[in-house]
Amino acid sequence: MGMCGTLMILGLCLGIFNFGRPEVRLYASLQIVYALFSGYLFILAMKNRHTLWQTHLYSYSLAFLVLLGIYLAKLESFLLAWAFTLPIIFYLLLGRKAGKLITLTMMLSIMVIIYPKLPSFRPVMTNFAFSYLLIWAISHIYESNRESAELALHKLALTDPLTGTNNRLSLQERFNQSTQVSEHKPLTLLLLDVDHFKQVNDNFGHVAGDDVLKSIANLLTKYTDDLDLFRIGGEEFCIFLHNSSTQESLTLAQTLRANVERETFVSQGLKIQATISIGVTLFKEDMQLCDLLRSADEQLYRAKLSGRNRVMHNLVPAIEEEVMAQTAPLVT
Ligand SMILES: Nc1nc2c(ncn2[C@@H]2O[C@H](COP(=O)(O)OP(=O)(O)OP(=O)(O)O)[C@@H](O)[C@H]2O)c(=O)[nH]1
Repeated sequence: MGMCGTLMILGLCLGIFNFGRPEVRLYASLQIVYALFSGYLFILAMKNRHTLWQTHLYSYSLAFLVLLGIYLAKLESFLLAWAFTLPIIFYLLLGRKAGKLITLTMMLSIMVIIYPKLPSFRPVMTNFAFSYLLIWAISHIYESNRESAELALHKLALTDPLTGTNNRLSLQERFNQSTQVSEHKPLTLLLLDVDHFKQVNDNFGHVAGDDVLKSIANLLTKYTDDLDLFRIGGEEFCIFLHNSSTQESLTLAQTLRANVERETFVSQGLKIQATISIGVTLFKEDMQLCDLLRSADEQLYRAKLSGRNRVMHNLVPAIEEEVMAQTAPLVT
């Protein structure tokens, strides 16, 4: 946005200044048109409504304008100086991949254009090429660092710091993706809650409680795609299952439940047993994430009410008895 604003003002000043010179009036008109285009994009960017193709068109227009200027102007006018701003502008506007391509194309094009105008080829061309390459390299390094920092920040914002799983914030994003992509495939939600977790904290301490949560998250990770496991509350996790049949979903829920029950968690030399209750539900058309969570929470509540350490669901009624039967403690 700032870039469009700056180029709008610059383009307008240059255009108005050049318009007074009859020999470059046509070029000045193009500068003014470009300034207006910058203003238009500036407004769109302010409303966050600009699109990728508009940004590309904007960059190519600038490239064309600079190339035309260098072609038309005498070398002494030093219009060539504008070329050194291009790598920075292209990287900022288009990012690393597209920025790299257009920067290279511009460098070669400019060299071809200025070649016939040079009285002595080597010093000017060498100095141009090296200074352009230096600015290009700096732009590239800057943009790479910026992209990595942005990626790290994005990951940080969507990751639960204790368990390393996805956090609640990322749940909405994943839900949107899942419901858009797999429109006609079943999407199942497992909502898991550690039973009597307050007692774990009270009996073994908060650090031990944290260790149990981390171990449970590790255990769950073995059975699910990293993208589909979320810690959405203190001792509450949820898992998305894509395209799983009712039987597959319930079998997985039982496996998770049984494995947590079977596991002995160790923290600071203390051995801790824990169990989880699970509510399972299926996404239905027009459901929002909060509806899906509410539906799973109803099942989780039933699981808690009926004694904890069990799986409850509202999928196919006939399967419920079978799942209930499996909730008896496993023989280890
Ligand atoms: N160690 C630790 N404890 C947490 C964390 N987040 C929440 N808790 C604790 O988790 C406990 C949740 O307790 P409750 O909501 O009463 O539920 P519960 O004891 O698990 O009982 P049920 O869910 O009814 O089986 C509270 O004591 C919270 O302090 C955390 O990040 N680490």
